[in-house]
Amino acid sequence: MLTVHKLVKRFKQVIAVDHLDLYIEEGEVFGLLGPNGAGKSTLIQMITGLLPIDSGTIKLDGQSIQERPTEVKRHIGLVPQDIAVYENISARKNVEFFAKLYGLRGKGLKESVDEALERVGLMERQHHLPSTFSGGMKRRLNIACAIAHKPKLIIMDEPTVGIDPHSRNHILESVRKLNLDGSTIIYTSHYMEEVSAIATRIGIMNEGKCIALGTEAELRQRIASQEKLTIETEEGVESEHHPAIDELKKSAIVLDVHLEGNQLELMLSPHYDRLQDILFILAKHGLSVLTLKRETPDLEHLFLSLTGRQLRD
Ligand SMILES: Nc1ncnc2c1ncn2[C@@H]1O[C@H](COP(=O)(O)OP(=O)(O)OP(=O)(O)O)[C@@H](O)[C@H]1O
Repeated sequence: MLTVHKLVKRFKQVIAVDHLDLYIEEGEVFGLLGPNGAGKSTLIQMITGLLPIDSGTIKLDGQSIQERPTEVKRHIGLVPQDIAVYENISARKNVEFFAKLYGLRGKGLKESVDEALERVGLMERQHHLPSTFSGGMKRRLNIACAIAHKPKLIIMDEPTVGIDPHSRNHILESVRKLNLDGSTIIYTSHYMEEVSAIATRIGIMNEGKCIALGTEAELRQRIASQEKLTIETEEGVESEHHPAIDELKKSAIVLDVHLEGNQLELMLSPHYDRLQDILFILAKHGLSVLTLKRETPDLEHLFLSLTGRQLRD
C-alpha cells in the first residue's frame, strides 16, 4: 500500500531521514519505534505531504505524494503528535470541521461524524467544549478528527504521550478496532510495550534509518540466543569508565555492558554458563554483588544492542 524509496530529508547539517526504504502492506498495524530525534515525525510529515522531500519517493497505492498530493492526502488520516483541536467549539463541531475539509456533506457527514465520535468513546461528550476535556480526551478527539473521512491509511504520531492509563487503553483498543474494520495503521511510539501490544510488524528507526524490520517474533529471533545479566553491586558504579566495566567489555563472553542507574546490564554470548568469571572480574575491582538476575532480553535490548542507546532518554 505504501512504498517509501530512498527517502532523504536534511535540515542544514542534520540528516533527519537518511535514504530510508519502507513498505507497508494493506491491513497492517505497523509500529514505528525510535528514540527522540530518530526521524519518525519527519518521515510522517513527508508521507502526509506536510514537508517537502529532498530526494526519494513516497507512493500510496502506486500514486506519488509529490506528483498527486491532493489525491494521496485524501486517503490519509494524520493524528499529529501535538493536539490540534479547536478548544472553543464543541467536540462534534471539531470533527465536522475536519470531515468537511475532505468534502463530506449532509447525511454522509452526519454518519461519519457519529461513527468517529463513537469509535473514540466521546459520543456522550460530543456537545462539550474540548477546553473542558482531560488531555486524554483531547487526544481521542484528535483521533476522531483524523478518521472521520475514513482514510485507508491512518498515521498516529505518539498518540499516547502524557495521557492517563484509561485514555491510553482506549486509544490502543480503538487502533485494534480500526484495523479489524479494514484500516491500515502506522503507529509511532517510544514505548515498546504499546507497539508490542498492537503492531503486526515493527520497524525500528535510528538516526534517520530503519535499522530493524519484522514481526516481533522475527525481531526477537535476532536476540534469542543472547542472555541478559543484571547485577546490582553494593558499592555502586558511577560511570561507564569504571575499570570493571572496561575489563568486562574486553572479555570474550560479554557482548555488551551498560550502566543503568546503580545496576550493570551485561549481554552475554549464547550458552554462557560460567558466571564466576564475571564475579571474579567484579571482585578484582572491589565490587561486591548484592543481586543477580539472568533473563532473555526484550526488544528494548535489541535496540540497545543495535544502537548503544535506550529507546527513551
Ligand atoms: N524543522 C526542523 N528544523 C531543524 N531540524 C529539525 C526539524 N525537524 C526535525 N529536525 C531534526 O531532525 C531530526 C529528526 O527529528 P524528528 O522530530 O523527525 O525525530 P522523532 O523521531 O520524531 O523524535 P521524537 O520522538 O522526539 O518526536 C532531529 O535531529 C531533529 O532535531
